Amino acid sequence: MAKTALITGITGQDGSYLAELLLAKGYTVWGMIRRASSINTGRIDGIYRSPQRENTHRDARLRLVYGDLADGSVLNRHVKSIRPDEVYNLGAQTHVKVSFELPVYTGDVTGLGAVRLLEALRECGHESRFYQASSSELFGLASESPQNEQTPFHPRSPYACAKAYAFHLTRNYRESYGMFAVNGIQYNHESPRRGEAFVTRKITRAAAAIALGQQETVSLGNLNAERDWGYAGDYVKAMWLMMQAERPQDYVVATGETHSVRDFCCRAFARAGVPLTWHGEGVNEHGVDQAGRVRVSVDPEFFRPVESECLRGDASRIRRELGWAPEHTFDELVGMMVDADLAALSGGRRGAPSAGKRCSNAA
Ligand SMILES: C[C@H]1O[C@H](OP(=O)(O)OP(=O)(O)OC[C@H]2O[C@@H](n3cnc4c(=O)[nH]c(N)nc43)[C@H](O)[C@@H]2O)[C@@H](O)[C@@H](O)C1=O
Repeated sequence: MAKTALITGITGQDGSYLAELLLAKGYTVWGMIRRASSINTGRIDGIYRSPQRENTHRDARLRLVYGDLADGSVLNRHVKSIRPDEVYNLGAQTHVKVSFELPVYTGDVTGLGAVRLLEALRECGHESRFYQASSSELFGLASESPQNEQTPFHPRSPYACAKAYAFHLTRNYRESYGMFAVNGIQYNHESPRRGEAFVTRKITRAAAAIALGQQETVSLGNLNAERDWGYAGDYVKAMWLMMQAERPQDYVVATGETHSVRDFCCRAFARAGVPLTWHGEGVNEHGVDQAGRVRVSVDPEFFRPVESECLRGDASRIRRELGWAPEHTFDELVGMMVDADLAALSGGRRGAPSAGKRCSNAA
């Protein structure tokens, strides 16, 4: 029998890749979307025809319903009527820096939202499996590197604190009520569908726009921060595998490789055909192109009150037990993001320059 899945956050990067994966596997997919004054289904338009856009292709097995993780009554209603076999809770206020400005809202949606959904499932009584999108941000000021499933949490932001609450409640529902409820502790995962407020997409978009003469420079925050960046399309496969496992378990999902924001810039700009040289230090640091024009500058506005400086995951448990491994390298990830932005900004008229130019450092 074909399975039914419910995805919160289906209009986000991960939601769109996961919906495609589940549809390809024969699932019926229900996606919960929030009501907004403008249409926000851009990432799933290829598989869903919104009522306002009659001419696009529609997969009849993908259905959208309005809902909000802040509203428990609507979650109860959807769970009762859909009776999903699998629930993927990807919805959240996901921006770490924004969470310092919206700590209560972030706690409500990102933390309590998960519990509202778990409660809806418990009350419904239907045996659904539950996936919680946990985050490497839980480790924050990590006591060891790389981090694994045993590494203690030290969350460094309201976002991470809310995710910690959701993590523990997911585990608690598993232990208290015997639910199949699992946490995927996912490290940063990116793609051409990543929102432009996240650093990777901000950089690739800017590199493409600068290469095409549409933008002069880009301002960034902490260039020294290091992240374990993978490809989102690989990470939704890990979500699905976790939900098919014999017993419910929490897993770290990561590449095991870190790069600094500065390194990401170097590779992205080189890929776009604008190799950078670095000058200065701290907020005076800047990257210049071959003609000496400043292309990357540092602006204190983009720093966070505290930072998770270096996060690197050890995904050996999921590799060993579920056979998951990332299928795309860091260079492939940067390449696909820059190429997609070059194509989008040039209306698809421009081929991507070859990768591999080295970045020089003149501090
Ligand atoms: C796993 C985790 O992954 C994501 O959280 P994030 O790591 O905060 O992602 P980001 O792309 O906003 O920042 C990455 C790093 O880059 C630094 N950085 C420098 N300059 C800028 C800058 O200009 N903008 C931004 N956004 N970051 C900057 C920034 O300080 C940080 O150190 C979310 O999906 C989250 O939901 C999640 O769970």
